[in-house]
Amino acid sequence: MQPTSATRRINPRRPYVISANGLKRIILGSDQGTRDLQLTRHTAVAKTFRTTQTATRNLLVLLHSDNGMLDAHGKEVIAAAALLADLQTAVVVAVLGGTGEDLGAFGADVVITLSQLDAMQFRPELSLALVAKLIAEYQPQHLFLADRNADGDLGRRLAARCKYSIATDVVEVGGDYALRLVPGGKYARCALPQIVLLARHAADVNLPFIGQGRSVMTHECTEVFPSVVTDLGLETSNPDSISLEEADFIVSAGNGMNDMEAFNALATLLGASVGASRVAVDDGRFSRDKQVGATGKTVQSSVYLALGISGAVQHLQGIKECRHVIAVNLDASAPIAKRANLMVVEDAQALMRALMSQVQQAKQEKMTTQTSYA
Ligand SMILES: Cc1cc2nc3c(=O)[nH]c(=O)nc-3n(C[C@H](O)[C@H](O)[C@H](O)COP(=O)(O)OP(=O)(O)OC[C@H]3O[C@@H](n4cnc5c(N)ncnc54)[C@H](O)[C@@H]3O)c2cc1C
Repeated sequence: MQPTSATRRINPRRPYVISANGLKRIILGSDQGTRDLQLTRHTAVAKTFRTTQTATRNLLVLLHSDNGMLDAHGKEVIAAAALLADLQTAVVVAVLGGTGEDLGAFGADVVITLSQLDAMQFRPELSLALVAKLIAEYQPQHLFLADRNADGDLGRRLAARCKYSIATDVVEVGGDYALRLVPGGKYARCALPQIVLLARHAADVNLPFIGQGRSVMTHECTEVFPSVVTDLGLETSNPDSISLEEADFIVSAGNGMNDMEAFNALATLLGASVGASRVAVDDGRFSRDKQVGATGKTVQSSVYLALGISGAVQHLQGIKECRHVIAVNLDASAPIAKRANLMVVEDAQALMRALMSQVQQAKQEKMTTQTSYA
């Protein structure tokens, strides 16, 4: 006979339904709903459109993409606009530089690509001219931008050029107000201005609905503008001189990486910043400021190359906002495999040597091609 226990146990696969706001709801005592084990149905229920009505008003979101991608901050700005929009309002998102991502998932109803512009070039007059065309076409009630770098610059220029009202460092928006962070760590409430520059985390991207995500024709501008500024191009900074939180490419070492010479050479060759797991820091191979994770830095790089890192929960907390995680580990079942976009089951030392040789070869070929064109 099976031993019995007085301890009540919860069936983790008990039926549930997905509520309108996208949350999983368990109905106690009911056998109606979905079970995780029903493999064809255990994935989240498809979200419905925020609205299918014809739009009579528009909110315009302006964002620069980076290598064809939008970061978490940009997606939060779209979500903030979508949360404010009513059933007759469309969320129009113009991406300067363009993106291949599905922005409907973040609440965009219309997606416009401004391919002439990207964050790599500083062309303020062209940006203002193209945005002016969009404003004339869509007559938006409000414009939303991320309060950082090129987006923040564009928002401020627009406010000055068009004499629009503007709020910066906005941490919260409602139907008719914006809450701004002001010096002294205080919040100031103001009427929702024409231009809203949002700080990070102003909205949650996990919306209970989706936008229609329709792509419309790319807008081009053939006008030539008098050059009031000279773009001297991008300056490559030494990866060691920037903080890990700002680094776009990080090569990170864990307990399974033991060839420091090859590791440093690889980071230099790739122009990447250096990160490390806590074990690699604790054993003295890296300084404490290189530690990534819950008790170290939270990073947001486009690429995070993890060499010999198991992917403990504390480490994963520090890399949850990275765009592409590439993990190299001898153990295919290491926890980092669940987070990695690409898992390479290989000895970290062997992979570093092979990667360096490939990169050197590619650089050599590029130089040869450039010389032959010169
Ligand atoms: C309160 C608290 C806070 C913490 N904060 C952090 C934190 O901020 N950051 C952090 O990183 N950790 C943190 N930790 C520690 C964390 O729990 C793990 O112990 C740590 O992240 C493990 O580091 P690791 O993956 O480098 O080492 P290990 O767990 O030893 O894993 C090494 C990995 O390398 C692989 N490997 C071995 N040899 C090779 C090889 N030749 N080639 C390729 N792969 C190989 C192994 O398969 C293994 O997966 C914290 C722990 C606690 C309790």
